[in-house]
Amino acid sequence: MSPATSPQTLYDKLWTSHVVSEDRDEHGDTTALIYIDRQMLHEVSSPQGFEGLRMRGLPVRRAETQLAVADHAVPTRHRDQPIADPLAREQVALLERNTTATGLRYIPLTDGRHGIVHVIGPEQGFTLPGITLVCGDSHTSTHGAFGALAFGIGASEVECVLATQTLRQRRARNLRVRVSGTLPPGVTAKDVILAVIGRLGASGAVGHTLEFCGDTIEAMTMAERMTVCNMSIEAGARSGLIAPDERTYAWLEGRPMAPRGAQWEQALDYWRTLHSDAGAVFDRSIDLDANTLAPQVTWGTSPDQVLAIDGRVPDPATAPNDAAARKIARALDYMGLSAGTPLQDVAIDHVFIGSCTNSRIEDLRAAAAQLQGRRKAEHVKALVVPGSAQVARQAEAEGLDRLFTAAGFEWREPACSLCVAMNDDRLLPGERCASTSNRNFEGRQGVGARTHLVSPAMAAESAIAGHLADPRTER
Ligand SMILES: CC(C)[C@H](C(=O)O)[C@@H](O)C(=O)O
Ligand code: SF4
Repeated sequence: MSPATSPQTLYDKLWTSHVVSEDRDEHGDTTALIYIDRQMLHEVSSPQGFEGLRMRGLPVRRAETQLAVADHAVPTRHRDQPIADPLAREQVALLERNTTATGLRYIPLTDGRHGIVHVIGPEQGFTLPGITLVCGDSHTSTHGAFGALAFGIGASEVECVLATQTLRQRRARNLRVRVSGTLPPGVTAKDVILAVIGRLGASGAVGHTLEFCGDTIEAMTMAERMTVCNMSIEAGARSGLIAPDERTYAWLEGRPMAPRGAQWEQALDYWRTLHSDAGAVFDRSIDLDANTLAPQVTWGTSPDQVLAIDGRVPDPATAPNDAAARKIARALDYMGLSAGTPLQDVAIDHVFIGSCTNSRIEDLRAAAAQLQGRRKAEHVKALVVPGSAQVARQAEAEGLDRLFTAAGFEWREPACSLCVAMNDDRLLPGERCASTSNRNFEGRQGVGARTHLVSPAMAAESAIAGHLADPRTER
């Protein structure tokens, strides 16, 4: 069979169409120079790339393929004033200087298109099916929800893309994640991906690209698909993919940076070929039943330490081996939890609704719907941080900001915020947070802070209850 006629996976198609030159190493692995269509840049991982260019005296090869925005260090309050923290102020100023000096597009903090890099890329139609898209940021996998081959790269690779529009990459293996059935009420895309990570393990998908498929995925909105692909990296995969479909095209049509007119039609013809062929061979495959899925919550310090909300804190004594027992014991120690405690009895101090995982308008609507006019528990501090200015203005037009503030939540301006302790929003040692973000590592939300990853619905329900709570609970 010629390569053109053998069935291919979506990943194979995206890879093959971007190979500039390819080599096979002594282990039989394929390494290639691949063409990078687009790059996004933020203030934390781009300075080294720009500095490298300067040192070598190299120009940016195709400035029009780059898009920069500051999000990690940016405060979520007082945005009409200069940034108070000198380090953050300089990080943002440096990105401004670097993009001005090289003629790159930069979205300022005061711009109506500002937001978290992985929220605004799709929103602006910068993210498109069939392209390769990189960013010096691990959650670049988010953009795979549109059928783009999107992955995070290292700081030194940022320079390589700026200068050459190419990267050396090892070809990944194909792992299919098929999700079938109807998600029960109160169970969301976040629960699907947390359950998948629980199944695969935090490094279970290393060296693979995940392709999510099945009727549950097909029925998902683009926001839900982004939530799923966003966390592929937490199973060790650098990319997650979902084949584009009519919903994808409808979502993208008319976005500022998406193609128009004849070019749109041409693009559609190509995009419709972007799916795994019948008979395409996957190296591995797992199946998940959506019908029986319960809302998920992490109990430990790795996203794969996850259980259904009606479960109990695991006991190291029941671990399959010593190494696993030590891992559980260490996580429980950091998290301040005792084995056997029902997860729903775990009291929380904070709730965070935001991050590139769950800060789109659909996420805010889901959290608001769960509140149903109720108020957060007195001792809980709750924060809602929209993923972009567009999401914020849309939510305000729908009255969601007032609904949240009436429930005792703080309504902030878009940025990474409490997802990562790189800005003003952070927790104190020992404080516990139900968070819609994607990482529960030690210190992620502040030194000694404890993070439980949850869906927006569970975050809202937990804010009301004052402890981790099941969003399906009858009220
Ligand atoms: C700061 C940045 C490079 C980092 C990443 O790579 O993802 C951050 O966004 C994160 O979520 O941990
Ligand atoms: S919101 Fe969180 S996960 Fe997303 S890019 Fe920012 S820090 Fe990383």
